[in-house]
Amino acid sequence: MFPIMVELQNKKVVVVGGGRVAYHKIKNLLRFNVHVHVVSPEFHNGILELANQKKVTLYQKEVEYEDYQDAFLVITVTDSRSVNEKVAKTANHLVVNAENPELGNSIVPATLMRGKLMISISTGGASPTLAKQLRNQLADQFDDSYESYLDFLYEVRSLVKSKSLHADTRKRLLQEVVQPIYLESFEERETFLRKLEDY
Ligand SMILES: C[C@@]1(CC(=O)O)C2=NC(=C\c3[nH]c(c(CCC(=O)O)c3CC(=O)O)Cc3[nH]c(c(CC(=O)O)c3CCC(=O)O)/C=C3\N/C(=C\2)[C@@H](CCC(=O)O)[C@]3(C)CC(=O)O)/[C@H]1CCC(=O)O
Ligand SMILES: NC(=O)c1ccc[n+]([C@@H]2O[C@H](COP(=O)([O-])OP(=O)(O)OC[C@H]3O[C@@H](n4cnc5c(N)ncnc54)[C@H](O)[C@@H]3O)[C@@H](O)[C@H]2O)c1
Repeated sequence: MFPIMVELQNKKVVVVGGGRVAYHKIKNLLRFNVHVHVVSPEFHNGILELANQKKVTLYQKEVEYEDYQDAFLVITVTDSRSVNEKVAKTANHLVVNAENPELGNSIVPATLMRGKLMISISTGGASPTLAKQLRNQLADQFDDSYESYLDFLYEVRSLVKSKSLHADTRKRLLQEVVQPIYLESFEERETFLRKLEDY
């Protein structure tokens, strides 16, 4: 599978099934400000609560092709293997089959977010538990300080791109800012930004 980060805002995302696992997948999608359409005869209480908060739209029914034919992403997570398989086989774009990854074309990795830094881990469905364990191990190494550090890196990159610098200078500056000192020290970041303004 080819790894890629996909923007889902303003895309139609449909979750088929409204149980415990659907609730977990929906909460993950909501972290990325995605509005989710959920199709299911019954809903987990957490999903009903999200609907009250207008974060998801519910369709209380058994799924039909029309519910997901124009969806950019479908996650099929019912407790019926045949329903999941039918949805996975007929979906037109991205589809996650939460029961059998081989029948979908996408999987949801375990993800660590530190602002603009995102580390996603997949085991290709071999062990979601290992993916989760590795993510939790990395959480200590990549602590909260990465959030402001990534904002700094973004600012540096934007400034460097806005100036007409020689390719070598540009490369040298972009390499310098990934030295550990800039992760550790706000003062060094400020000094670097001031220096950059003189270029
Ligand atoms: C990473 C994570 C992301 C997320 O969901 O956010 C994720 N599953 C997570 C947890 C988890 N899932 C399961 C358990 C119980 C232990 C176990 O069974 O191992 C635990 C552990 C727990 O909950 O602690 C059960 C399970 N999962 C799948 C099947 C079907 C099958 O085996 O094929 C079954 C058996 C169902 C059954 O038999 O009842 C399938 C998939 N699960 C995936 C993702 C995709 C592959 C990811 C990869 O390996 O690359 C894939 C293929 C499809 C998809 O859903 O995208 C999230 C943890 C991260 C987090 O917490 O952040
Ligand atoms: N990928 C993962 O991370 C993961 C983890 C655990 C389990 N699973 C799999 O996820 C599936 C669901 O597990 P669960 O614990 O949420 O089950 P659940 O029983 O809590 O929920 C199943 C939901 O499917 C709905 N449903 C049934 N028939 C439907 C239909 N025709 N159309 C639309 N919705 C329908 C039900 O109303 C219910 O809301 C299981 O197949 C399980 O093997 C996946």
